[in-house]
Amino acid sequence: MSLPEKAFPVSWDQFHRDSRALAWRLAGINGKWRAIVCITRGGLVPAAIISRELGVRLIDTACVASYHDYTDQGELQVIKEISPEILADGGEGVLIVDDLTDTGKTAQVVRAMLPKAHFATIYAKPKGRPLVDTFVTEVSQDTWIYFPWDMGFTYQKPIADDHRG
Ligand SMILES: O=P(O)(O)OC[C@H]1O[C@H](OP(=O)(O)OP(=O)(O)O)[C@H](O)[C@@H]1O
Ligand code: HPA
Ligand SMILES: [Mg+2]
Repeated sequence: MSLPEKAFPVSWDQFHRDSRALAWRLAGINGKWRAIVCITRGGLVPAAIISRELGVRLIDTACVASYHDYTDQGELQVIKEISPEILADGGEGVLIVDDLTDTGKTAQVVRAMLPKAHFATIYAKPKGRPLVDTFVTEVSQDTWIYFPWDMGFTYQKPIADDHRG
């Protein structure tokens, strides 16, 4: 896969606000989530914010990896399974949290583990959207979302530099 055309950079501040916006929506759906399952590693950050907002203290991880080389998605590997206590009744009352859904492959695999759980992400692209129950912002499929934990400060060329004859 080549680099997507459009860039959507997200600051820590924006990510915190968007995670809180997701927490508001989730609080309206269920006042008492039984547990949160976060999909590592990207789900760790929103799960920390959402668990704080919703007062959920039972938190587990589903450890999967798919993008091995920046934007190239390889075979999806499950590195660590969800604990039996959470899997017990198909995940009734359980909230699954990830930072985004892109092709929906990760969501499909984790949903199959917890068919009754509620799947929430901060961002969603059109292909993954049908697999997510609640999200905050949709971006187009040809957009790459740049998360603050992957970024550093770099020099930016003035816009006019690319528009001179
Ligand atoms: O909808 P999909 O096409 O499956 O892509 C979405 C997944 O890809 C990224 O995780 P990644 O596997 O890169 O691992 P990371 O969270 O450890 O960065 C992201 O955090 C989602 O979990
Ligand atoms: O747009 C994205 N940004 C960061 N990580 C990702 N993993 C899949 N899609 C993306
Ligand atoms: Mg991930």
